[in-house]
Amino acid sequence: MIKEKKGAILILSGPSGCGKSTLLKEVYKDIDDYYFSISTTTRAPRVGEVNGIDYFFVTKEEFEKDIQNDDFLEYAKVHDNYYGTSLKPINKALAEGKLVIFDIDVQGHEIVRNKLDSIVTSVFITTPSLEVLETRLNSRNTDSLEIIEKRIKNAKGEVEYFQDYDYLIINDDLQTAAKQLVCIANITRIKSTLFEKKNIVSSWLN
Ligand SMILES: Nc1nc2c(ncn2[C@@H]2O[C@H](COP(=O)(O)OP(=O)(O)O)[C@@H](O)[C@H]2O)c(=O)[nH]1
Ligand SMILES: Nc1ncnc2c1ncn2[C@@H]1O[C@H](COP(=O)(O)OP(=O)(O)O)[C@@H](O)[C@H]1O
Repeated sequence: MIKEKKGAILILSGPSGCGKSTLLKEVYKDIDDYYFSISTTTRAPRVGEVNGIDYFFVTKEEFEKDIQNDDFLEYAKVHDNYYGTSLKPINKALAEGKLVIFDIDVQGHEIVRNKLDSIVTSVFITTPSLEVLETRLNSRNTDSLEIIEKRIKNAKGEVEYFQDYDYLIINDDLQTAAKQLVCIANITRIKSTLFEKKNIVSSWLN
């Protein structure tokens, strides 16, 4: 039998409040054999967030020690806090042939793209307008006005990078956006075995 599962990476980026977490929750049931990369961050947990599920919440000193130890595949400062992806669990999931899903910012995308280009597929997610983004951040009710303002201020700078991504989803109607994300995840999977399949078919010609 041809092996249909090979480790691959799917990166989601987009301004805070565009709906990345909501979309992911919506599509997990439709994605086979995935591993969601849990990031490490120095930002404070929100009400309801659980250490080790939403993020690994650490102090700035702990994060900087991990940087010194070369523990991160990538890390960046986003909205004044550190966020990073630990390398070990990613390597394990890739070796197990999983689809590894990242929710990381545009800086992290650039780093992972440069390091692992051949197995990366990326999708930029945004809202139809900045006004919609602002409404979503306010209605999420998880952050102070000051924190929301910072996220809105940074949104345009993040959207500037949308051309660097393989796909673009405008998360207007949630179900439409979710269907598109499932399609992209499936294509990422199929693409990951293309090299091996080409070798099999090429051997016909030997
Ligand atoms: N570079 C990088 N960015 C991350 C990582 N984890 C989360 N982010 C990004 O950090 C930003 C802020 O995330 P968060 O504090 O959860 O706020 P939210 O986007 O408003 O829900 C988002 O753009 C995430 O995509 C990571 O490990 N590395
Ligand atoms: N398509 C959508 N239509 C309306 N509201 C949405 C949609 N997608 C997400 N939201 C809402 O927008 C807010 C921000 O979504 P969230 O998933 O936390 O964004 P992100 O993870 O990108 O920061 C949440 O309150 C969420 O319920």
